[in-house]
Amino acid sequence: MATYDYDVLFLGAGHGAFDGAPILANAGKKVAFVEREKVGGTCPNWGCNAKVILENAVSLQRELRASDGIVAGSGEIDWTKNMARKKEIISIFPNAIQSGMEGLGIDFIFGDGHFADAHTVTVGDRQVTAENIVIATGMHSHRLDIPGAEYMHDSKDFLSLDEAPQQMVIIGAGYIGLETAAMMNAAGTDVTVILRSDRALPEFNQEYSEALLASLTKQGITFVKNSETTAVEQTAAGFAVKTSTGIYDANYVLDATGRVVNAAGLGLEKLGIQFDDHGIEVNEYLQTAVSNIYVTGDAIKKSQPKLTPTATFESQYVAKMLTGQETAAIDYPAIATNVFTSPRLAQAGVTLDEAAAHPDQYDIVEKDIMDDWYRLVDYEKEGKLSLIYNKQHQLVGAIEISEHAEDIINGLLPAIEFGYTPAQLNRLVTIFPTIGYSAIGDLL
Ligand SMILES: Cc1cc2nc3c(=O)[nH]c(=O)nc-3n(C[C@H](O)[C@H](O)[C@H](O)COP(=O)(O)OP(=O)(O)OC[C@H]3O[C@@H](n4cnc5c(N)ncnc54)[C@H](O)[C@@H]3O)c2cc1C
Ligand SMILES: NC(=O)c1ccc[n+]([C@@H]2O[C@H](COP(=O)([O-])OP(=O)(O)OC[C@H]3O[C@@H](n4cnc5c(N)ncnc54)[C@H](O)[C@@H]3O)[C@@H](O)[C@H]2O)c1
Repeated sequence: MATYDYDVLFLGAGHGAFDGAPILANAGKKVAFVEREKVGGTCPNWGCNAKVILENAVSLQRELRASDGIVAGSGEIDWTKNMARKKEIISIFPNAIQSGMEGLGIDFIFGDGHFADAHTVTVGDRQVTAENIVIATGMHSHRLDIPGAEYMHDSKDFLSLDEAPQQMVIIGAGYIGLETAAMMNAAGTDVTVILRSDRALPEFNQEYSEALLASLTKQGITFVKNSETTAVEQTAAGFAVKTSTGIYDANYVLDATGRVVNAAGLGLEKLGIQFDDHGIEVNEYLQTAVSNIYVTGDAIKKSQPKLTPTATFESQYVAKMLTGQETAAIDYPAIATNVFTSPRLAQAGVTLDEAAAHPDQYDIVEKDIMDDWYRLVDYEKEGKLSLIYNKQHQLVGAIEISEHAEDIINGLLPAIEFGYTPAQLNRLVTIFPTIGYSAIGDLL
């Protein structure tokens, strides 16, 4: 029987890898990560954690300003201090993750990895062999191929930006485009967002995404729809972003046109593993066409949202498969997702569009959340919630726009995932008065 250096080798050390690795190590497997950049990957270093620290100042500002002078002050954000705080908080992650893993006996090999064969990864001048290899290489920012592309920044650059620019143009109105627009508008930057089509956030129901754009517009952000960006030119004052609908000036231009999977250059072609910019193809066991090579996290070609908790779920699933604790095909639960703007837009389970398309299977209940007394306590001024029930009157999906949408959707998630009946919901005696009470109360 062949002997290998490791039982399981992860390519990448993000959530798609390090959340499952302890299960393997605790089961006695010899495990290693190959990482070419920072331990922890995108989420702690250049994604969720980094972003949400910066965004916290926006939430504070919103509450202060919504209080109509009860809490005095202008709520001005010092972006430079905000960024310094972010850097300080996230700086601990790579070492903390690495030492936690090493404490379990897991090795780190630093460098760019690619396949030599189905059991061998080349890292620099080293060949590392493993019985099973998990590709957890994540994604990188898509960059527009237009003249002046070198003047644009991506989300990784932005999340280290020390000074708030006076004028910012953002190309793309997905999660990153809108979250950045909301943050910089709150920090005093004049923000213009260029949309290629007439809609933002296609994963969400359009009435809700339009409500978000309307709210952000009221706050001062300019949205330019149906506009193709053609070039960026340097000017005396900064940059001119040329589009099919006009020229927009900026001191900082963010390319937020999506993300591309890190698959090219891994040597997958010679192994017969299919991939494109959206991901690497896997079966329902997250196995590629080569049975000992798996994929987890953002690198998978999938319909589920590419989020950290999804990567964690997949990483732990593969680890359980490789230790014999799991043998069934992956069964994804309801996945909650939230756009961290002010207001938030969040959803989980069956979508509103899916429910509307299948009235024989679902009922939609619209809620005016401003009917809820606690929302007034919290200085909420606008918001909307749609609940989706199956014909057995079990909750199967929800979408909300409000300042607390992420907490409401998180609160509803157990009911959505486990299909609680009204009788079961009636047994939930939550803490009053809280937003959690409002979440469950909304169902009854
Ligand atoms: C700006 C931003 C904000 C986000 N906000 C949120 C949020 O609020 N909530 C949320 O749930 N999700 C958020 N996400 C998404 C989340 O970050 C990803 O879903 C998550 O990081 C995926 O984990 P992963 O392990 O699959 O990939 P990654 O975290 O990207 O890790 C992949 C790792 O592989 C390494 N690697 C790649 N190729 C190689 C190679 N050939 N050899 C060696 N190493 C390699 C990379 O260096 C990287 O460290 C955000 C993403 C971005 C960009
Ligand atoms: N809050 C969160 O959970 C969160 C935050 C950030 C990122 N993420 C994850 O990262 C992924 C990537 O985020 P993203 O914002 O980069 O991608 P995205 O797919 O959400 O948005 C990209 C946007 O760019 C637009 N676009 C593409 N080409 C364009 C062009 N030529 N001109 C103008 N617009 C163009 C697309 O239409 C789309 O609206 C998300 O899908 C999500 O999985 C999650």
